[in-house]
Amino acid sequence: MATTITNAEAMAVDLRGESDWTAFDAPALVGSSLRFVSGDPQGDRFRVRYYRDAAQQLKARVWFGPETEGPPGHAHGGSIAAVLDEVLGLSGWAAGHAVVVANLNVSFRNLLPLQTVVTVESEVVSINGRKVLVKGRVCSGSAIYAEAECLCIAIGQPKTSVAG
Ligand SMILES: CCCCC/C=C\C/C=C\C/C=C\C/C=C\CCCC(=O)SCCNC(=O)CCNC(=O)[C@H](O)C(C)(C)COP(=O)(O)OP(=O)(O)OC[C@H]1O[C@@H](n2cnc3c(N)ncnc32)[C@H](O)[C@@H]1OP(=O)(O)O
Repeated sequence: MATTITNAEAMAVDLRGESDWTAFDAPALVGSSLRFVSGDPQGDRFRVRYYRDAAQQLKARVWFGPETEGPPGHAHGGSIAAVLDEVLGLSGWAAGHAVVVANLNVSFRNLLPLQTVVTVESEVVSINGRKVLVKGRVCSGSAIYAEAECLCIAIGQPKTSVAG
């Protein structure tokens, strides 16, 4: 009897990072609550792997699966915003600040084709009291799909471990 294989299962998804990136264990730092975006590594929505780059900034490789569809064949803007919300908020945590995202400003630059692996870059650009400003973008090679500015607000003491 033939076995049914879904498109996403059949799809080889390469989430490997660059040679000078190191794997980043998000649940070890913030717990296992981040299921909405990164909780289903074999699913048909997002597949996410986190890294730190050589400058210790948080990076993610993200596959936008068929279940993220918005415009035909392309990712829903809300799915891109959800990824940026998680990655940029987590970037604040990875920098040692226990934050929530207060404001997220996203510019969608180009339609993102489904079943594409992209890089989400993040950079903590300023810290002013409880305000942690993080910038980021969703890109692949020279293609930029979205850019974002994220105001995070510290809600408590940073966790002692900023696990790598
Ligand atoms: C007790 C509940 C704890 C809940 C969380 C607990 C644990 C978290 C654990 C793990 C988290 C794990 C991972 C996190 C990483 C990624 C997760 C994804 C990111 C998210 O998915 S996270 C969910 C979405 N996120 C929210 O659900 C936020 C809802 N919201 C609030 O919880 C409040 O709104 C808060 C705390 C943001 C501020 O409230 P607040 O009362 O503490 O502080 P206040 O309002 O005084 O603001 C202080 C200064 O920030 C300025 N400011 C505030 N908001 C601004 C805005 N929007 N634009 C411009 N400036 C703003 C003010 O203008 C003032 O500035 P100034 O000091 O200069 O006057």
